[in-house]
Amino acid sequence: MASEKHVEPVIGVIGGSGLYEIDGLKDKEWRRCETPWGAPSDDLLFGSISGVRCVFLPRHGRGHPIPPSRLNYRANIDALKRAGVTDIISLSAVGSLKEELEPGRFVLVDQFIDLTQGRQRTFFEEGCVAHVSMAEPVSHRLLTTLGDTAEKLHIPVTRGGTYVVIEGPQFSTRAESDLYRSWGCSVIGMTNMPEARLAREAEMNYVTVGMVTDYDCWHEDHDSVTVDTVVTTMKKNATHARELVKDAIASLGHKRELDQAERALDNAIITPPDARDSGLLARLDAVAGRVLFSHQ
Ligand SMILES: CSC[C@H]1O[C@H](OP(=O)(O)O)[C@H](O)[C@@H]1O
Ligand SMILES: Nc1ncnc2[nH]cnc12
Repeated sequence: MASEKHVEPVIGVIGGSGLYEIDGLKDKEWRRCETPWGAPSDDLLFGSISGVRCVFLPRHGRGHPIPPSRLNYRANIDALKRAGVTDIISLSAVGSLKEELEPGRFVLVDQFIDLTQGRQRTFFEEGCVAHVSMAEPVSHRLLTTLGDTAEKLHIPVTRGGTYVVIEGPQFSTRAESDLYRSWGCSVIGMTNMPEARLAREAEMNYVTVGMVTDYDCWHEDHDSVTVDTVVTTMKKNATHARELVKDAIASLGHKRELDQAERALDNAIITPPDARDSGLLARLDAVAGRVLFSHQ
């Protein structure tokens, strides 16, 4: 939990396609979590690794019943916040938009281009308006730890890269794929927005491990992407992902000072207290309780 100055980290892991559980959790227990925004994708898996508390959520639910456009991103992030999570590691299957990012490589994403449409992308609706900064959407502290851990484990890793988030569920056309390449994007996926936005609004650190499964459809030497390709490579990536997460969590447990993202709401809420909607404020209890209901 965050106190005035220090944080006892709790690591949240969001498992993407092919990752419906993680390894090495002690005292593990699946627990249902209700939120004011509806139900998260699944129960949360609580436990600890090397004494560090952690919470796992399968993004699409166990069995993968929920498509990217229908995920309740707000409920997922709120549930993790309510569970005490301070730092989120987002594990995601991604397509590669660069020759040198081959399937099997892990890309530690540091920027996003959000092309999603019609998803609920904020907790701060009518009645309490907030504008947080998204200039640096990921935690460089988490990125560095994951990069160092991946190198130690001999997992091919690239630090930094832009993830273009498409609405899906269909994969891209070749013209779209070429366009994203011309923008300099590194990888493509369907889920990390609005997830990263909402994590920022909820004052949680966030980082994405983009696990390359395919070359999308631009690469003339590779067949166009199919679910089969993605799932086959994802299964191979999953072993690496489990090792990475287990070791990274062990390194992330020390008590530390608050990061900038954990103060994202300090100067973000523009609606003055007397104009705020009490119903919305009640729903913001977990996400914005630090600034709305206390003086930390
Ligand atoms: C099964 S391929 C497409 C699917 O995989 C990725 O999901 P996630 O980020 O949860 O691993 C991609 O964004 C699509 O949703
Ligand atoms: N090529 C691709 N496009 C979108 N999402 C993906 N997830 C994995 N590969 C993908």
